[in-house]
Amino acid sequence: MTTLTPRVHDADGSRLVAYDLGATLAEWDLDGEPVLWLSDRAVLDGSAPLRGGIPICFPWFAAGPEGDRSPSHGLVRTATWRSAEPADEEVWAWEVGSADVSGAERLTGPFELRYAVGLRPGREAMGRELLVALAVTNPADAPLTVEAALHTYLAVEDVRATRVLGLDGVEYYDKVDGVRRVQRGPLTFTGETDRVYDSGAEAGIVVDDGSRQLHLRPAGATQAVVWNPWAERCAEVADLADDAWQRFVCVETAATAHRSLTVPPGGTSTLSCTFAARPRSTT
Ligand SMILES: O=P(O)(O)OC[C@H]1O[C@@H](O)[C@H](O)[C@@H](O)[C@@H]1O
Repeated sequence: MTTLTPRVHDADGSRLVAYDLGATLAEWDLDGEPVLWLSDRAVLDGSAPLRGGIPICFPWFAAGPEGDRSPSHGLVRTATWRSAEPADEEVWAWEVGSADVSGAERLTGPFELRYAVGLRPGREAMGRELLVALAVTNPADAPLTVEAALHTYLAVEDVRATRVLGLDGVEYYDKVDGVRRVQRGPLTFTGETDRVYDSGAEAGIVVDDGSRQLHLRPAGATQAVVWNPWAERCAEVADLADDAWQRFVCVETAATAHRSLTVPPGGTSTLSCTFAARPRSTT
């Protein structure tokens, strides 16, 4: 059995840990406190995607637009990405292409991905801001339509006391009961939550757990997905401890289903998100 080798970056109060498997940023701690959440049962031998951090879903989300694709969340989450030269404020960058992933071209057509993780000075933020960006290039002469998501696990003190702001008035598809609804006011958590909001949320999303506010600024997305499995589903997932659902919420920068990403021939589309932790008093 192999053990994945972590990449570690420690500077200015930020500690980042990443793996080449899926180009997954697994941890971001700020002054010793986790901002991204990583399961203490995460599988670190390459046999499964990492449960936590920011796994990348591509070229489909969940079981895909028709519900018939596997593995869940696409082919690159378990591919080993190549390390690439970081630019500017980037700490790490990786690349992977359809030619590296068996079966990908037949399903979607050719693609080239570049993913980068960076840190930059935060404005009103505590410590640095984190920036992640997935660039999807279409090398072919026909449009490329794909699903993509930055499946972000955020650490919260208790999901039952957590509010997600910034989605008020946005229509969403509730995957738990298959009904479309409109969000009214802040999103709170009282049971299994699995929602695909039809907004790229460019104005920003705030995740407030009562003791800290995380500010997310997505760009290039068409949707935001919010997921928490709650107790019963959590107990069914091997790489989640039974009570793990209390300590994270996934808020994902996404483009799926009828709001998939279409990249023009020869073009590049980028899905990105900036994360900042702020003291509660500043907002
Ligand atoms: O277990 P996985 O493949 O990582 O997926 C976890 C969850 O990911 C979310 O993004 C989906 O909306 C959920 O439906 C899914 O259960």
